[in-house]
Amino acid sequence: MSYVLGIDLGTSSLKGLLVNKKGEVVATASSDYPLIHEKPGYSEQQPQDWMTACEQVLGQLKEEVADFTQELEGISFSGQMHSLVVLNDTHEVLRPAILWNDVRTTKQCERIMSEFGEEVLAITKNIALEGFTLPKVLWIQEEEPGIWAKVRHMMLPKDYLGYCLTGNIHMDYSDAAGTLMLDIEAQKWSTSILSKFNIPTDYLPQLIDAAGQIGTLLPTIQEKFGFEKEVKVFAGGADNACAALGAGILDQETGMASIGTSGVFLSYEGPNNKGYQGKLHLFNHVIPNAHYSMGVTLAAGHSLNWFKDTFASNESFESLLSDIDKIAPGSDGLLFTPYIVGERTPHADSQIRGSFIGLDTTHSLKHLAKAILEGITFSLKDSQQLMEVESNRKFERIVSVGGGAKNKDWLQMQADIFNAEIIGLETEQGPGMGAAMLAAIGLGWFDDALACAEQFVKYKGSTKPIVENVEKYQQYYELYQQVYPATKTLSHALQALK
Ligand SMILES: Nc1ncnc2c1ncn2[C@@H]1O[C@H](COP(=O)(O)OP(=O)(O)O)[C@@H](O)[C@H]1O
Ligand SMILES: O=C(CO)[C@@H](O)[C@H](O)COP(=O)(O)O
Repeated sequence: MSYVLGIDLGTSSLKGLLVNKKGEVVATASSDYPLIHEKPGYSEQQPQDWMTACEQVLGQLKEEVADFTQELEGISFSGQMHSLVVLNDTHEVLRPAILWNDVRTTKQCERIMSEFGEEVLAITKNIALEGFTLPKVLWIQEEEPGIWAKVRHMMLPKDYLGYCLTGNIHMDYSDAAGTLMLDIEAQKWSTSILSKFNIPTDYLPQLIDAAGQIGTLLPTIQEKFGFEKEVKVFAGGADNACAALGAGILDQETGMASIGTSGVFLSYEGPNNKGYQGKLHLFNHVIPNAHYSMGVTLAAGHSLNWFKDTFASNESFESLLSDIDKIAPGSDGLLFTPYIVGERTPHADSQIRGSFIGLDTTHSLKHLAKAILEGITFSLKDSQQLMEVESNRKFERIVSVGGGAKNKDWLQMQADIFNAEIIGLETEQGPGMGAAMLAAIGLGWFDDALACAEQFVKYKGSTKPIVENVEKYQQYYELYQQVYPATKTLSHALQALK
């Protein structure tokens, strides 16, 4: 049977999800790559590492699936958002990519908001935040004029991978929306933002639908792996938009909680949404004429990884988190705020840092681990609450995706903290599934996203809130909300002292 391959270019690894025409996952493969932190607050990756990982994933699938090279028909992508890749006139990478979780651009964000803030909000429906692409472009202009002089092409990670595979450079609307350079209603690069900040429009890629075809595999790659059919490559979309598609978030009643390196609370929005005045992000969806809103916890899984690597490096996630259900909600009076690399929603603050509050001698490693999961989930609740209040609705069902959805106790915690039914997916790889769906739609296997979702999105399991836990967590959440204002001045002063 014919296959499509969804490639999720994540922050920690590149994952391939091979799916057949019935929407069944035939195989998965992944390959890790490092993050480079040259200075505090900096976060970079070598774009070439993504292509190496992609080739490793193709190689693994070829070994594992007997008819992979005969039956693969289409490839598409889900990419980490906002991260800036710059190429020269001969398409060589000029410097490491500056990633979405890099917070070096506070000064550039202040400049954008003071010189052109109202216009940027009106055109892009978002405010300038360190993670977005435009401030990174200004940082290169100001701090690396030698590099800027050579820049001729700017793109996002999955577009660079698409270029390596096809030789063509394009960007879809969902990823373009996260650059802060797109007029999200007109679906065009904003000439007023670009001219204000001296960015030639032709440095930016041609815009295309997420399911639009950008080319076919280059002959070198086609031959290297021995693909028998012509493999078509489709633009793909922003990882969160793809996760939403892969989780079937195609109406306004169901929310999505994604716990990967970052955490996201997301909701579908129709075409006429006027935005949340920058309190939440509003971006174009991978579905034509639709949008989605979301709030972001910068260090979700990243907080858990930090904790595991620092205090329990020999343990697996499973052993570290075993038996946390035996500890009462609230981790016996321990709160954690996941601000270890600053925060985005609801506190756009690159200087805030994390904290454990209430630590005492009765607390074990497991208490700390549970408090971390709770703190990450409270932070996502901040976004859920903002969305519910601002748009006057209540999410009764939330689909949980990403690495965090692998743990059943965390799913129960999400049900209790969000006070909603949590639905799982057969594959927790929502973004990869969304990417595979874009390839399937692009190939014409389905008329539209709804028809594809009916066949491809497979839910598994439902976790309902436990009333006593909901009440207990509401009390802890009210205290959690007081930690940011109480620690802000201290955090900022500590950053200044460092
Ligand atoms: N078994 C597990 N239980 C709980 N959390 C997990 C588990 N495995 C991975 N994670 C968390 O999920 C995150 C990875 O999620 P993933 O969606 O793959 O991220 P990304 O796309 O950002 O690379 C890790 O940071 C880790 O904290
Ligand atoms: O910055 C954002 C969204 O605005 C992040 O969600 C990135 O898109 C990276 O996601 P993960 O690698 O954590 O999935």
